Amino acid sequence: MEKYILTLDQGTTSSRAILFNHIGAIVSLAQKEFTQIYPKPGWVEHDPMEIWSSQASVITEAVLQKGVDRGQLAAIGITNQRETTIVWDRQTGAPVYNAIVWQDRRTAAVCDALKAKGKADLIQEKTGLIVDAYFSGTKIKWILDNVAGARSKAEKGELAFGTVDSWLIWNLTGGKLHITDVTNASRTMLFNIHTLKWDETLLSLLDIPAAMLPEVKSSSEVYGLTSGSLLGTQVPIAGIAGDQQSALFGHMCNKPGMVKNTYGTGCFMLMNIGSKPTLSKNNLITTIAWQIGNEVQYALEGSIFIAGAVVQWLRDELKMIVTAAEIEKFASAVPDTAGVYMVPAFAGLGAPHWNQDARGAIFGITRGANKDHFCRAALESIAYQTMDVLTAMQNDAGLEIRQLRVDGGATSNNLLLQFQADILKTEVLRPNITEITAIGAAYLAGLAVGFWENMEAIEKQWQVNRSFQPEGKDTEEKIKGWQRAVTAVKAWTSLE
Ligand SMILES: Nc1ncnc2c1ncn2[C@@H]1O[C@H](COP(=O)(O)OP(=O)(O)O)[C@@H](O)[C@H]1O
Ligand SMILES: O=P(O)(O)OC[C@H](O)CO
Repeated sequence: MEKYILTLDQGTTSSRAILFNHIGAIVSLAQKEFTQIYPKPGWVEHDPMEIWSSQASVITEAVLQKGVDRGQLAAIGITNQRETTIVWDRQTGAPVYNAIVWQDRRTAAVCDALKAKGKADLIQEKTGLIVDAYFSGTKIKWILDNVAGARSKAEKGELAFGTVDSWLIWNLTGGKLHITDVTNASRTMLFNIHTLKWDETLLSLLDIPAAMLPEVKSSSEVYGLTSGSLLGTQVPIAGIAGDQQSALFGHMCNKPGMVKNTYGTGCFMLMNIGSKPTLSKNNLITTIAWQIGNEVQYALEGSIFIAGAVVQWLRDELKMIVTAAEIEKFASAVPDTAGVYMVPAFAGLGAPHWNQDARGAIFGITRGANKDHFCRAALESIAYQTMDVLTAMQNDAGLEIRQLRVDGGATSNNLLLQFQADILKTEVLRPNITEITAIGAAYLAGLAVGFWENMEAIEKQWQVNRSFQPEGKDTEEKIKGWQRAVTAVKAWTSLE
């Protein structure tokens, strides 16, 4: 009987379950969207029970309803939206508050206060991160400060904190395992990326009791077995990685200098920097790429908060398009944006600008500007933001990046990828594997249980689907226009 690895890919907007076979092909896939909750401007929440129920239902669909025998499951790999913060009661398993999502800005003032106290350097030295509401630490603090009784329960060890991986594993194992892996821990602003331990100084700075934290594991090992209640059998859980690190692994960017960019809701560019956690001098973050055995690999990361989400905004809020894919047709109907620039800073600006208070803007509108120009400007904004991050990364690494491996929902858009290659003057490679994030976690799990023998056995599976080469266009003036637009957004934010 052929064996498979099951990946659970719990993303910001949907939960997926995917079965991969030995040659890395998808045997079965199920996906379910779930509710986005926006209680106030700048706040984004998920219902943790819906995260779990949507994940459980796609597991059932991908395995049982597609006629796969449970005995064919060699292992489970988990990959997840990162930073999103869940606190639950250890006794009842009930969350004490909704999940506070990575995009949520409610703790911006706490971050400003940390910076005003001069803590930014200390935090960056220990965690590799730039102080921002993006990361979990201040979100945990918010729950402890705002949910009645939460702090005293947490101090007594009655509450558990976890990122989404921990929450899924807690539920998959019937509350037996409270764990996370180093990649997810490195997104909390509480984890020391040098010692690979929770950092007591940071815990006391944010007033977070250590008793609520999960045990931190490597990204590839057998952590334990599922309880059997969902699948009717016990399956080893053997791989965990935050979704962007999982994508870096899935792209097989396993040598220093290799870079990937994932174009989903946001854009996340990661460069493998090897075994030393070098800090960025250009406003990027240093994060753990993965740990296999005792070997830890690090990455530089630039996170862009709004990428494919700007396409969703044109579809859902402005009603300019009916489907996300349709944007390409309108954007291709014009040769350029006719001077229109869109800066989709809906949730502030992430790397390399890190402006928590920035908000979106559209510039350069003339009487002739139409939907086609708006569509094109939206797509170009994704590429320009990526360019800003890549430039910072090149400056940090002191090298020219010659190849960008890409994945994510928006990479089906050829116009976007061609424009990206043109403004970066860099080759952009789209692989044949469409579910790169999920396959990264499958590889991590499969390596742990011997489903794949070693890296060499999986390296060959990454093949190019299409290569986008720079067409030698002069893009200097266009880029200057983008830079003016970003400068204007920042200026608007700072004006009284
Ligand atoms: N053809 C397309 N052109 C541009 N953007 C697209 C296209 N298809 C999907 N998207 C965008 O890609 C995103 C979904 O990608 P996905 O990788 O599934 O994201 P996530 O994992 O963040 O939920 C959405 O924001 C959507 O607007
Ligand atoms: O769920 P995604 O793919 O949008 O990824 C979210 C990131 O992990 C946030 O850091």
